[in-house]
Amino acid sequence: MKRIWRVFRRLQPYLSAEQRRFMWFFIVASTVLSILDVVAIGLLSLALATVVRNAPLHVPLIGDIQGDDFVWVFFLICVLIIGKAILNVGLQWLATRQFAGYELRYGDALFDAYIKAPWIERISRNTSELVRMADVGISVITSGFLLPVMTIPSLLATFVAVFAVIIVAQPVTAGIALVYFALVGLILYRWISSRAIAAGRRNREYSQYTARLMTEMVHALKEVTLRNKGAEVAKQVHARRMVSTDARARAYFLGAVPRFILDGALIGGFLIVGVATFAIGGFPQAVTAVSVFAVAGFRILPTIVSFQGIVTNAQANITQITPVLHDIDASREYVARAEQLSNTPLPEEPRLFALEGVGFTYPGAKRPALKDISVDIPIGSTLGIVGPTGAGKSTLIDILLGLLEPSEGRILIDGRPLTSVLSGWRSRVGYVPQQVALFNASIAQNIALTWGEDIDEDRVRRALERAHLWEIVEKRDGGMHSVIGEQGIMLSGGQRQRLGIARALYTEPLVVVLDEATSSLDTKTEADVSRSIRELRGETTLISVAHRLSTVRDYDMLCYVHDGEIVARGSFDELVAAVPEFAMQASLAGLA
Ligand SMILES: Nc1ncnc2c1ncn2[C@@H]1O[C@H](COP(=O)(O)OP(=O)(O)OP(=O)(O)O)[C@@H](O)[C@H]1O
Repeated sequence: MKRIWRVFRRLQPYLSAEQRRFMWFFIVASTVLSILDVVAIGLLSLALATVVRNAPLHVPLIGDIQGDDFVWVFFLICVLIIGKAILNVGLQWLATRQFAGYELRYGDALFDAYIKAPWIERISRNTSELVRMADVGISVITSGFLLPVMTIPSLLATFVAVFAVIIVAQPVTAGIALVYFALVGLILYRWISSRAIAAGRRNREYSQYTARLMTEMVHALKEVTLRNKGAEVAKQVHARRMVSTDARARAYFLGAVPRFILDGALIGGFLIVGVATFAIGGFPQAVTAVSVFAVAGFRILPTIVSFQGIVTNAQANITQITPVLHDIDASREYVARAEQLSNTPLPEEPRLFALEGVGFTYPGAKRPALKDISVDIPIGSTLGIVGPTGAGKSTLIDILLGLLEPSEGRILIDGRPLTSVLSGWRSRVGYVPQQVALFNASIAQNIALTWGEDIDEDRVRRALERAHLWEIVEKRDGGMHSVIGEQGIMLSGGQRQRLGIARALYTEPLVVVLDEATSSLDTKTEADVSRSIRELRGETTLISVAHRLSTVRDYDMLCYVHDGEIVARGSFDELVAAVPEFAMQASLAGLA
């Protein structure tokens, strides 16, 4: 309970003032309704016992009620019970509405945290976990913790009120019932709750592993199918699912058991109370005590079951809440940082993009991926980045795109630090990756990178023409509005790549960064695309990472990166002369 209270308090600053007010209103209102309920049940038990004994009804604090007035007592009891039920429905409706708003707000914040997080943070997170976190993570806080925990006071009030009623009506019965139910509750907690909490945690942990594994497997499905590794994949998934399904079954079983144990315990309670009160006061006393105990027991049992269920679930959910809160905190920081960045616009017509002594080390890496990189890139020029695998080319590209922040050195645009104009810079950079990520929408939507209707058709057409794709698109049913399937499955590899180039050109960028973008194209298409890219020279800056050296043959400058450093720079021929490895590659490509 202490942990639940600590987390409950920790969550308070994450609620708006209105939600906090509502929460306390809910706690007080549900507690009052529970007390009303117990008063009604108490009256009912007294009335029933009195009817059985054919005596006047003695109501503590009010006095004796005779024969005909019984009807009014029963009427009052009915009004109380029905009224309480109606008010409870209203209260639950209000609570779920309030917390749906909460879920929406923080679900958006969590997704925002992912979108606006620094790149280094994003690449260190698992995609399936992130999706789960933004989608269901927040509901763990509301429906998995806050909402149920908010009902604990009303359950306790029911408990206390029931005993208060019995103490007034039947002190001996109250004493026996208190000791008896306390013992049953303790046994339940020691034997069942702790095991159920552990099973709940295990289930969550392993279903998360399973989701992650399945996503990774689906991404590598082609290779998995070709190598006939389907059975092995299924085995891995099965092993993890076995743990989670076993834990789920255990948690379900342990959650269902208390009700039956308590049902049995109630009958045991009848016997104990009946025998004890018969010994003290004879048959009439035993009848009254058993009927009071029965009514109280039927009210207390669901309370104990609910209490136990809430405590078990809330405890099991606590482990998931901490990372969600961490992400909510991070989202605030990222959003604040993103807002700061957007203030300063880019210079009107920037002329020089310069890296000065830039170094970068990935978190946790022993060696820097980039060291002391200094290079001047005049806007409108072409720069090729070449070098062996693992040299640091993609890292350098991410630095140039403004996605990674250098660990050392600085990046300047016409003397202004890149960080001060970052959002302006990002909006003017087109990027074409080796594998273009396409989504299941129309060609135009993929190019405009929109999931809605915000498309400038003229620009889409121009971009398609420049990427040498317009003729093909024009012939398709629906033209630029034809849908291309999941990951662009209805297009060839080369067409997908050219669609990526068209996407980069759509924003009429200042700089186009191509990360081995033409490597999957056939020679003729590559020549066409390279020609269209070359046509951009002068109007836009081209920065290309290229294994296919023909792409950068006539670029203004090439940088040869090796082990995180620029070891040589100059024209293609100068690099051939300076770097034997490069000369060999050029010769193999028939370019030296
Ligand atoms: N997310 C990461 N975390 C830690 N280290 C990384 C990460 N990404 C890359 N590295 C390391 O940084 C170095 C440079 O990698 P990078 O991907 O920039 O090389 P590259 O020249 O683009 O290689 P390739 O031509 O094979 O794509 C490598 O040693 C790599 O292992």
